[in-house]
Amino acid sequence: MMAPNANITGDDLVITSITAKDMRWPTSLGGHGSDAMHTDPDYSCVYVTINTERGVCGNGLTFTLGRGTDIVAMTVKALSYLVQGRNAGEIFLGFGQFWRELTSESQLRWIGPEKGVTHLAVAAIINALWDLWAKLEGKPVWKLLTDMDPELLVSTIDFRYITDVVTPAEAVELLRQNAAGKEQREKELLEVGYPCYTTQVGWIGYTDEYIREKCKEYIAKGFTAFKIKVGRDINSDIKRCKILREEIGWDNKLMVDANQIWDVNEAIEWMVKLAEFKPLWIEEPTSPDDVLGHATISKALSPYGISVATGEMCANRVMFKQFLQADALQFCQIDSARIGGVNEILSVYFMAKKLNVKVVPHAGGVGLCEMVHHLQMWDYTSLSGSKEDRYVEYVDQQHEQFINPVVVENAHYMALTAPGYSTELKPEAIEQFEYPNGSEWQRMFNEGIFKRKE
Ligand SMILES: C[C@H](O)[C@@H](O)CC(=O)C(=O)O
Ligand SMILES: [Mg+2]
Repeated sequence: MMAPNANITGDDLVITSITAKDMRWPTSLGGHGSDAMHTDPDYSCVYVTINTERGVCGNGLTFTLGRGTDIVAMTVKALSYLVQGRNAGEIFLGFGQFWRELTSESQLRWIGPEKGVTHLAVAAIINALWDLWAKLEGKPVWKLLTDMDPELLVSTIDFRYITDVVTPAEAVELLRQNAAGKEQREKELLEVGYPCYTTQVGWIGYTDEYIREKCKEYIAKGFTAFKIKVGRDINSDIKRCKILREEIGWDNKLMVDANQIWDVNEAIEWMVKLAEFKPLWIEEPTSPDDVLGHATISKALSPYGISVATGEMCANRVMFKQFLQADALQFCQIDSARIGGVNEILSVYFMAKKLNVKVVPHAGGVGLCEMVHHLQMWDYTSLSGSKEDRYVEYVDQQHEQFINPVVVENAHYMALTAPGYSTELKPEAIEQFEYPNGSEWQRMFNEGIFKRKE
């Protein structure tokens, strides 16, 4: 897992400290982000800053829904002894090995391993390290990955448990095979960007009138693919899907998302009733751990032309491996703030490429759009080389909190040029929304706008 002969910026740069902040926004007040399972999310994140002796710092995050953000922040702190005092360049040169150290901490792994709170904490730390690396190289992460020597890129991945599907040598070979046309694809990304779909039209807490309004707004912005939440009540779902089709027509794409609410048979029966609306996919129809259940649903819905998408709560690369092997998903939804951050997500891209499954990242929340479009752009320049039937999700939430937020034009993420992973929050965002003492939170508590449930 060491990259031989690599030249790494930051090889003499010591990491002096690491901090984790509990950041929350009161999105539940407007029903934004709501679905059948998560009815009142307050979009939140654990915001990690990795400070170095020369002032340059890396920022990364993992996405949460409000309560529990403090628990993930505590876990980052518990892991921080593995990062503090380390040499940044040495981490990057042996990144796969470092990732294994972080996920194999001999006592903390007992409360994971490689899943749940501990893995969310790992994702936030790892994402901050990639932001640091990209800033040191003076490149956005998509370009850092695109320019990286295949051996060095593959050396960032821990292949333990997945070599039965893809080996490091095969991953290097996949990158070499797809190198032709890379410059042209990069130019195209800078000119026209990468396509996205929106979920901003269909949160479960939105009224019918608001859904119509949002559809009109996003059609006017050039969107051609739309996702709506389902699973609370079949009659309401039929009504909402009807509204969507009336507003977006039949040439545009419709996707539906149940956020794990159903049993396997219930998912099939429910989706047969929604088949007349021709959804491209049903997302998270059942438990995110039920590989064979998803395979059963995929098989049953295939005659209706409905595919299965999942991954935003997939625990780790091993679970992704099994979903891919079992033909349990047709659209693979990596999430930039889950599994173990960039390094482990890259391994999922390689497995999906090998097994011929399309990656359509989950985004939205806080900072997920900011991060994941970098990864999908790298996939386009360097691995899949294709945009066919591929989109990145887009949700219009909290972009204004970031110093270098995503830019979406004509339903495409534009390729950013600012160095880093687009994860640095504005100082005023921290002053206002750090929980619970930020000025906006104090105002909302004092005015009785927001009631704490802790
Ligand atoms: C709670 C989140 O908003 C979730 O509903 C997001 C999601 O499932 C999606 O965007 O897809
Ligand atoms: Mg979803």
